[in-house]
Amino acid sequence: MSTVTSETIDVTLGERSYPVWIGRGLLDDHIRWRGALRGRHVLVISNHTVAPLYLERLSRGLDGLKWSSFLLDDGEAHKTFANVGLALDALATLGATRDACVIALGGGVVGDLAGFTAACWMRGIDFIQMPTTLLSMVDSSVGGKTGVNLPAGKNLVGAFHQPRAVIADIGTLDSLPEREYRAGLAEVIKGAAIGDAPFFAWLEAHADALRRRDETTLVQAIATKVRYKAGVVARDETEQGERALLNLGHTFGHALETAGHYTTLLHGEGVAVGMLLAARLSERLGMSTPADTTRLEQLLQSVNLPTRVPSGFDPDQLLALMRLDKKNTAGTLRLILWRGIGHAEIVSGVNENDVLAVLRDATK
Ligand SMILES: NC(=O)c1ccc[n+]([C@@H]2O[C@H](COP(=O)([O-])OP(=O)(O)OC[C@H]3O[C@@H](n4cnc5c(N)ncnc54)[C@H](O)[C@@H]3O)[C@@H](O)[C@H]2O)c1
Ligand SMILES: O=C(O)C(=O)C[C@@H](O)[C@H](O)[C@H](O)COP(=O)(O)O
Ligand SMILES: [Zn+2]
Repeated sequence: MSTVTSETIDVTLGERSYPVWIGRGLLDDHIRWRGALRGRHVLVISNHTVAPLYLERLSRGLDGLKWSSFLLDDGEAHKTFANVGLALDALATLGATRDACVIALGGGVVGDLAGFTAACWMRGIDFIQMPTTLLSMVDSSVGGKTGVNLPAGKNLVGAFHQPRAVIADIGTLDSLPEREYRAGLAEVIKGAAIGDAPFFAWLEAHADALRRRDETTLVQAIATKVRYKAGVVARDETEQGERALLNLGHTFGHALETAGHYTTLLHGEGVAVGMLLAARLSERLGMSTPADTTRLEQLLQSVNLPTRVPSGFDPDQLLALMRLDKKNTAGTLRLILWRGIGHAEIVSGVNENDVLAVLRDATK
């Protein structure tokens, strides 16, 4: 096997195309990412965990610019509309003009909120993603879905707003806690489960190297997932069709995250459990086989991801939350179901009784 430890992937969207750079030390490669800055104002949005680790290194690249930072408290519970308001105030205080840029330094929470802030300020300014979690490198920094949660559910407010560049410095993963690292692997496995059976088999073969964070294997996994997502986004930027497949496991997962008040399951963990619930529902509807579900379960378990709904969840409450999912239309559930490894499918009009039966079984 070759030992490639850096990759560049283009997200091809006409005038709004952008590169995703993956490699070690990119945070310090100021010449590279300064090229994506157009004006003189920069607001760095980060949080109180990540900023002490990486903001100083980043700020060395902002010499000569007028910049400030806005730091969130840590956690999904802070991905709120109120914090977008405060971030917008920080842009106003900075005196940011239309050519200003927001830099998101952190995981998906920071990236989603920073991107939405950039989408709102003066009806849309540039932003750059500097993801520092595995999950944000393989998923949230790419594709331009930005937004925040409401008490009623996840990501209910947002905008499609593409970044100008994604700088994924894998060196930042050295400080990422183990549980967060594993949560990121869930979104890698998701991509393979949806649309890339050979990648799924590769992940099965490399689960041990991924658990050990072997760098060459990790870069290959990140790049393969990003390339896959970039392709889907290029074909269907605003989720009119195919892009909804990237939501495999998310209708269940988001409901679990919300019902658990963001303290029980991390996003990636919700996706892991949610994919298995979607697989079981698919089996129930005669779309997939128990053998495929078992393969998915074993791969998730091999990288130490949860595969069961934790105790204390109420199936009726979960179903109620699922009714507010953005994919639903005409008052009926629209879910991403599964035909087996590498084949997800959008299914409209899913019968609530079938969903409830799967939820009841999983919460017994
Ligand atoms: N926009 C999208 O397409 C998309 C895709 C997937 C997920 N998401 C969203 O992303 C969010 C989840 O992202 P996440 O898993 O990155 O969670 P996160 O942003 O909460 O980060 C996870 C934890 O790791 C910490 N952290 C981040 N980088 C670190 C580092 N290098 N070293 C040490 N600690 C670090 C954070 O402070 C946090 O405690 C959810 O809100 C989810 O809805 C969005
Ligand atoms: O990029 C997408 O499209 C996705 O669905 C990626 C998901 O992993 C991600 O969690 C996304 O934020 C979910 O979006 P939502 O539309 O269900 O809010
Ligand atoms: Zn996700």
